[in-house]
This record gives sequence, C-alpha cells and structure tokens, in this order.
Amino acid sequence: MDKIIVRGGRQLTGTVKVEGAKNAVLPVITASLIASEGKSVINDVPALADVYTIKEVLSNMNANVRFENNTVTVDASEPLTTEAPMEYVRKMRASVLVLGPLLARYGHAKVAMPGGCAIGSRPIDLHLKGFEAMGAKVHVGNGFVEVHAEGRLQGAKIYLDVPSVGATENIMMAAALAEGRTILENCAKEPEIVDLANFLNKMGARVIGAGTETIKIDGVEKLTGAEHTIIPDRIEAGTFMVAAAITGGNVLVRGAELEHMRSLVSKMEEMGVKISEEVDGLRVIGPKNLKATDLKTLPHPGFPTDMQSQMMALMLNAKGTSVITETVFENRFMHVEEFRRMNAKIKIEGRSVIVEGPVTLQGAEVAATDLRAGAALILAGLTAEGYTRVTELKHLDRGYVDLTEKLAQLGADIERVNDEDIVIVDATEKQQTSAS
Ligand SMILES: CC(=O)N[C@H]1[C@@H](OP(=O)(O)OP(=O)(O)OC[C@H]2O[C@@H](n3ccc(=O)[nH]c3=O)[C@H](O)[C@@H]2O)O[C@H](CO)[C@@H](O)[C@@H]1O
Ligand SMILES: C=C(OP(=O)(O)O)C(=O)O
Repeated sequence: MDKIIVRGGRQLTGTVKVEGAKNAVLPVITASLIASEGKSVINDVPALADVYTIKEVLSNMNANVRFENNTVTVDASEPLTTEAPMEYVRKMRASVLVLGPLLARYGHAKVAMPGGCAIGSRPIDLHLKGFEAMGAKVHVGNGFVEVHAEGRLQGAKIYLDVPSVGATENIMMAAALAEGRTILENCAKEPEIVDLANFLNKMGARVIGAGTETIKIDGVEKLTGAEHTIIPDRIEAGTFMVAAAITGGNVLVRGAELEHMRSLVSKMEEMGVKISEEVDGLRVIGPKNLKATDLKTLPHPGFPTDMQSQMMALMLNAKGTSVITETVFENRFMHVEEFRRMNAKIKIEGRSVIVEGPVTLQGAEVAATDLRAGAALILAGLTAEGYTRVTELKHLDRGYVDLTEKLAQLGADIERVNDEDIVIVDATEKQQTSAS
C-alpha cells in the first residue's frame, strides 16, 4: 500500500501548473458518446484514475477511446451497447453521466445504481425526474437503474429542487437530441457546466444560458464529434493556493482562473493571504499570521464544498475561532477525526464545525477518507511537527495528478512510498517512539 509522508516546516516557493479539471473532463468524455458521426478530440485531459475509469466504461460500450499525451480521442460512431459495467460505476459515481447521452441517442440506458459514499448519500433522483419529464420511463431495481424512451425524448420544462451539478449535466446531454425545447430551471452554474455546454455546442447542439440558473436546449437530430480543450481545475488550483498560504510561501499557480474562484480568493484574502492576478495565473503569498474566518459551502458561485477540508487545514493555522458550515453534503466532515489525531482542536455541531487556532499540529498516521480529505491532511502535514503519513491514497489518485511531485518541486519535504519501503524515522520521532 502506498503512503505519502510529509514533514512540515518548509515554505513553498516557485511555480506550479494546474491540470485540466476532473469535474469538466468526465462529463465531456461521456458527452462524446452522443456523436453518431466523427471523432471527438479532447485536450488538456489530466492523467487521473477517474479518467482511466471513464475510458474503460466507454471502451466496454464499444466506443473507440485512446488516451495519449493528455489528449483523449473518442470515436463513438459504431453501434454502442447501452449498459455500463457495474464494476466501474462502483469505482466512480460520475459513471452515471452515461445515462443522458445513451438515452438521447438510443432511447435506452442501464447502469448500476451508484452507492452512497464517504461524503453523503448522493442520490440521483433529480437526474431521473428530468428524464421522466422528457418522456422516459425509469425502472430502479436489483441494484440497477434503467431508462427507456419510445422514440425521441420530448423537450420539457424542468425545475431542479436543488442545483445539482450531475443532474444539470445529464439532463442537458439528454435534451441535446430531444424533440423541441427543454428549459432547465434552478440548474447548477459551475464553470464545468459551461465547459460541457461549450463542447455540446461545438458538436452541433443548441444550448444557451449555461452558467446562469436557466438553461435552454433546443434539440437537434444528431451530434458530430468535435475538438475541445478542458478548463483548468479550480479545485487543484485552490489546493496549491492553500499550500502556499499555509506555509507562508510565495507561489504562482499557473492556469488558475480568477473568474472561477472568486469565493475562495475572497475568503483567503479575509484570512490575510495576498493574491494577485498575473498574465498566466494567480500569485499567492502567505502572511506571517493568518486570521480566523467563517465560511459556508454553497453551489457555485458560493464557496465550493470541494475546497472545504483544505480550508479547514488553513484555519487550524489561523489565529482565533473559525466556523465552517457544510450545506452541500450531509457527511463531509470525516477529515475532522483525522485532524484531531494531529492535535487539532475542532468541535462538530450539526452541519458546522468550530475550529480553534492556531494549534501546533503534530505529525501522525492519518487516513484520506475521501479525495479532498486526503489533500487537506497533506496540507496540514506541511505545517505539522515531525512526519505525517497519509494512507488510503486511492481517493487522492482519483483527483490529483502527481500531487507529491508537484509539492516537492515547490520545496515541500514530501515523498510517496510503498509501505514496505518505510524505514526513515527522524530524531523527534525516535524520541516520541521511545517515550511511548
Ligand atoms: C464529478 C463531479 O462533477 N463531482 C462534483 C459534483 O458532484 P455531483 O454532481 O454528484 O453533486 P451534486 O451537485 O449533484 O450534489 C449536490 C447536492 O444535491 C443532492 N442531490 C444531487 C442529485 C440528485 O439527484 N439528488 C440530490 O438530492 C446531493 O445529495 C448533494 O447534497 O458536484 C459536487 C457539488 O459541487 C462536487 O462536490 C463534486 O466534486
Ligand atoms: C467529491 C468529489 O468528486 P466526485 O463527485 O467525483 O466524488 C470531489 O472532486 O471532491
């Protein structure tokens, strides 16, 4: 089993480049299934475990998919099967995004029902309600969800109870080939939604309003493969911004888009971090003393839940009491217990946590309970005394490319090792070990 070992105390400096966004590339790759003609060429694709998983999903459905040098090409012009293999849906919830494309093109799709996960129950009822409103029949049973439509889907007016990112994407893709106009209200406004709409439009779809709370889609008869470059990953960028801030460092995060990250930038500035826009990214300079603040996660343009745990690591180093309220996922505080192993003073009260800082964090063995929890524990390790060992890296590999190497290049004392190779113990740790 791999572990990441980090020793705190180094200031990070230099430049780091952001990859293409995981949450944009997954829907864009699934959207390429709609094209009954031509090849799609998708650039700036990060080499993430999730991308390899979605590639396998598509290949198993008879699409011809290649992934080389950060470019994915998809040729879906041969007839496809309309069932996604269960093993992949288990690995990655975003596999449910094949439902909309397959339903649009073939009037049928079947996938394993995605389970709950560490951060909450994550139902897909809103995706299914949207399909039903367009005339599809939905059957859920024996661990599968199956959707059917007789003839073309029909454009419809659909109001989402909550602005779900996945439901907005799935419905937008299904509506691309529906007969007539679909109006999707209270939809998600994330930059990744805009990226998907741009790709669909390049394929010949007619989607307007992406990025606002109402999206209108006029269905067309067919879509053709297109070329597209994925937007930068705002969550990876944010993770490096926190790494710079937490170590009092000075880092240029190349590719970070201010427009996609206003809520994060403004919170970090409230904490005393200096952030300035440069031609090719954002420069982040950490202050000597960080100030406490409060934040509430919300759908975009509110504060992103995917940056909540990393900000908690920053707050542990800030002077005063900070409060985080998580409103998007009901169980996204699994990292709190792990931070406590590192001497953090955090209380959970319902959907809020109260963080007292600054504390002297102590290195410990901690588990990455989910993707962003893993990143947050590494960030905390950058300021902790002694060694922090982060385990359960499978989550982290879903969302970060070469995180260890990139942080090491910025000056962090960090390495990824296989369990059996671990022999190093520093002086502090030897003392702790012999004292215990
Ligand atoms: C691959 C991808 O893009 N993942 C992102 C996407 O996940 P994902 O698309 O799964 O997240 P959603 O926006 O759908 O979920 C937001 C909230 O809506 C609820 N909900 C969602 C669908 C539904 O049918 N019914 C329902 O009740 C969820 O339980 C959750 O409480 O957006 C999340 C919220 O920004 C991010 O944390 C994830 O990183
Ligand atoms: C929760 C996340 O992703 P996913 O929806 O792929 O689980 C995330 O990126 O933080």
